[in-house]
Amino acid sequence: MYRRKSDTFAFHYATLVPETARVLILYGGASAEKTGTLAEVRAALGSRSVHEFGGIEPNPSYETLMRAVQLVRAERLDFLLAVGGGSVIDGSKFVAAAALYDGEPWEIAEQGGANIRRALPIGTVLTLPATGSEMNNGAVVTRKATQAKLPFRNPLLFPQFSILDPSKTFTLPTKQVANGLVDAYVHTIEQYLTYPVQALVQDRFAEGLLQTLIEIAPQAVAAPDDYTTRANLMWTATLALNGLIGAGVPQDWATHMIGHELTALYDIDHARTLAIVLPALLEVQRDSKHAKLLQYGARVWNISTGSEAERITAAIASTRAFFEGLGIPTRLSAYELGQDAVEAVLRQLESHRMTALGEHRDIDLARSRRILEAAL
Ligand SMILES: NC(=O)c1ccc[n+]([C@@H]2O[C@H](COP(=O)([O-])OP(=O)(O)OC[C@H]3O[C@@H](n4cnc5c(N)ncnc54)[C@H](O)[C@@H]3O)[C@@H](O)[C@H]2O)c1
Repeated sequence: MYRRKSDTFAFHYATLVPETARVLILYGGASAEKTGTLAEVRAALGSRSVHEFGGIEPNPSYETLMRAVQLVRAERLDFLLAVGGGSVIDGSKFVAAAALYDGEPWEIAEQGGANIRRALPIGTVLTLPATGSEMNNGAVVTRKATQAKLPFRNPLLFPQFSILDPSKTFTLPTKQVANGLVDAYVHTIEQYLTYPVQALVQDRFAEGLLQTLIEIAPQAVAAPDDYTTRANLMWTATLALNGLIGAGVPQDWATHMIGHELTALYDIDHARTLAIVLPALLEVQRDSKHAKLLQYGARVWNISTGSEAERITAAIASTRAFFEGLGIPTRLSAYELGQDAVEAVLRQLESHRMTALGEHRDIDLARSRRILEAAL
């Protein structure tokens, strides 16, 4: 795993993409070109027929992705190679399904991916450790016209392969590294911090991922070219959302659903919305998450003194302090958002039928209101 970059990667590309493939390379902004990653990918694809589609924005939009769908259809392309972070990989998953979909492709997002019958194969070259999209079958797309950010998933959307080269992360701005740490942390929490079901291994794996993120965070942010730290970050982020820790256990995901509305309405980075919502959600849900909050406090933060209520309060405070210590604010007010934003998010949640969220489906609009108001 910690082997340094070598021509092993070129060898992988050459064998993983079929010789006869008609390939579309999808990427985001200028960084993939500037860092030389695109040049490497082009070289590795050799004499294959290759087209390119750049400009996939953070929080990829339906409007942009439909232009890629047109290109795929017009040129009869049959293999998608995503080069980038979660946005490019998610966007490529949408294109993979939309290109072969009979009907209006936005229905894919509206129906959460249940209506996907066919999809083009995807490979990925990951440049940003955060989302786990490189090893899962989910994606999130935004329709700018209606400010709707919706998730979808389908087994046909698992990448065929993903190249994880930690040195590709050396060029990331500090802010994106901090975002990645928080994103992976909250993915783990969504699948762990619910209620006990005697899933001993999933719990220990999840606690190991959380402890690793806490341990490596300072160095991951301070030392961009520390290969070992970036390798650990990349692997942790992948394992946080590849199905391993979530197998057979209750899952929450309310923080994500509320966070998606904040991104769609106010263009706040995905991970930053999670840092706003999670501490407030844990406070509002502290009774139903009581046992797991105590376990989380004890095992992840070594909190062992005080009453149960005090230990839970300390566990939530430690979580908030971890995010704030990474330079990521945990309150809506840090983005100059107030009660108007609470009302706007609630309206969007209602229109997207997000009215029974959480592991107990007990986060209705009234409870989402309490969470958002606790995050002001
Ligand atoms: N599919 C999933 O399971 C899943 C899970 C969580 C989040 N998401 C979604 O993923 C998206 C966020 O993805 P992300 O956090 O990976 O960020 P991102 O892909 O949006 O990228 C953020 C920024 O970093 C830049 N960048 C990427 N790699 C770089 C590099 N090596 N050097 C310099 N700059 C680089 C990009 O150009 C972009 O401007 C959101 O839409 C979110 O909802 C998906």
